[in-house]
Amino acid sequence: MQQSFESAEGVPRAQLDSESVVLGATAGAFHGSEEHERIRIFGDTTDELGSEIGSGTEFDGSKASGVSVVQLKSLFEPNKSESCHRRSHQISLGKQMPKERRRARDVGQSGLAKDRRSNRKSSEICNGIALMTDQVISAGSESTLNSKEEPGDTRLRRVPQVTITPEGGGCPREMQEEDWNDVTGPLRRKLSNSSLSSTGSSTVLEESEDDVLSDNENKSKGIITLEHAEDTGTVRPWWKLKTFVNWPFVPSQRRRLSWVQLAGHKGSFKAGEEGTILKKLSENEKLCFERLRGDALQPFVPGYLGVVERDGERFLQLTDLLGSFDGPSVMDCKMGVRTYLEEELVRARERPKLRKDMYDKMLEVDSQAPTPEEHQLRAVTKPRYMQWRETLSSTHTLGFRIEGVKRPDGTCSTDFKKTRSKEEVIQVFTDFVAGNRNIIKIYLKKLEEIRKTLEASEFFKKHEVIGSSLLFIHDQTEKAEMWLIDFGKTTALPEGQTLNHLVPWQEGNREDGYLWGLDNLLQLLSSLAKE
Ligand SMILES: Nc1ncnc2c1ncn2[C@@H]1O[C@H](COP(=O)(O)OP(=O)(O)OP(=O)(O)O)[C@@H](O)[C@H]1O
Ligand SMILES: O=P(O)(O)O[C@@H]1[C@H](O)[C@H](O)[C@@H](OP(=O)(O)O)[C@H](OP(=O)(O)O)[C@H]1O
Repeated sequence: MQQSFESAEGVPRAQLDSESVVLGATAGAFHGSEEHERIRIFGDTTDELGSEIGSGTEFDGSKASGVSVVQLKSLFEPNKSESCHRRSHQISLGKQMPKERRRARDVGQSGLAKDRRSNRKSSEICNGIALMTDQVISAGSESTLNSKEEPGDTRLRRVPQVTITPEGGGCPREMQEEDWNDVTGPLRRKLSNSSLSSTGSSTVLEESEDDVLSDNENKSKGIITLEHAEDTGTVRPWWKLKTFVNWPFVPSQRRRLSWVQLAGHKGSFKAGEEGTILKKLSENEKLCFERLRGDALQPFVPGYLGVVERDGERFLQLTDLLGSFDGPSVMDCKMGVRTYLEEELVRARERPKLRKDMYDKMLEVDSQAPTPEEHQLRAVTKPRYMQWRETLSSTHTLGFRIEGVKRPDGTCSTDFKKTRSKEEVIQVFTDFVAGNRNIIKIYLKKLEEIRKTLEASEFFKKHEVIGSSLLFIHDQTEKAEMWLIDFGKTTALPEGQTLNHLVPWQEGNREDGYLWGLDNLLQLLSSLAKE
């Protein structure tokens, strides 16, 4: 059946048939998914399609097919506009401002978080979010997100059984001698691909409002090569997997061309001046590095040399921790019992966003993991995904998880999503050091030093440390180092508040379980050292 609407602002009418997903637009133009590639969910208009539906985000309508479209359609059908008006939470799909800008905004807003925070626990939120479509449909309900949850309703809580999968992935290759053959003029060559894990290549169709990187960025895991900051000036998209280097050919510098990024987002790094790397600027991380100056922890974090601008973008210049190693083995362990900020939960509660890419990543690991509702929507929210990841891995049980490992032969593994038990983690460590107990002992000593330093650190006391990693690096000469990296989500507490990093997290206390995880790691390493 064809219907047409005219917006409150009187902008052009659009024909809609019964299959159209009518979401409206701030500008007032209504789009059907059949005819329009972009579907916009609008926010502050008050026309017949429902006020306060979303926040001006949009998503690719041509790709939002199947049940999720039908579901959404039912939410926004004109005759259901009542429910739209009365619903208490917003739904949107799509990209808003780039991640860093949002993070900067978040930092600015963090003081407000407390005011906006409700008493609900995060588990309730994430479970509830899975039901948001139902909840939105339930007209007139100012329901809490988990209003439909029955006690013991496993459909919402289901976390897949943990099984060990063989290590997958692996870096495609490390820089080889032959890589130099086609160098012309100033060294310029196509370098190796990064090793994307299966999840790493997820398509970002629907991105969260709060944590989406720009464009098609996704995870970069494995050996990558960095575009040198003094490149010819040709601007290449950040998200391009293959990067180029322009570096004078000096054999001793070779290792710098092949650099390993075991976690994080693709395109975050560039080669810097000798011995440094450039990491895409995050105001929050910059603040952390500034605050870390002179702190007890400073010797354990990468040197921070300020902000530099390249090709119109700003970067943090950091020491390359791999720089002094030859063919290093590297491991990234993400610390803490939680990998999302309380602030993110608050936002997810206020404005749940659907992430198709995260649903896809979930499916890759376990097709049974999404709830029936999530299967219907073909999307999950970010907190739901993050919590699922935490429970599946050792984040919840041990307070840290292994994100990736690079071995001396150049191969990498980032397939540790289901590495959960102590035994499994021990096995990964044993493989990582190739059974070398001397290296374990050095790591153990370093970790003990770090433990002491953390206790003395003012910075540590005053920050919620989320998503930060310990980077383990050693080589065959038995040189081993350990560093704290990634402060992109490390957030200052309100004046006067401190954390002890050991007590269990409850929403509102902002505890991160960092020290608890570190103690588990210590225990694990000391048992390995004794073996
Ligand atoms: N200073 C450094 N020296 C050497 N390697 C580094 C350094 N900083 C980061 N890395 C490498 O890059 C990877 C990703 O780093 P980091 O966690 O800072 O990136 P990110 O994009 O902020 O990650 P996320 O998206 O998880 O927040 C690390 O696992 C490590 O392999
Ligand atoms: O490791 P996975 O399974 O690929 O999942 C990612 C991981 O949890 C990152 O820590 C997170 O970035 P942040 O920590 O920066 O939030 C990212 O969110 P994103 O896709 O919204 O960037 C997730 O996709």
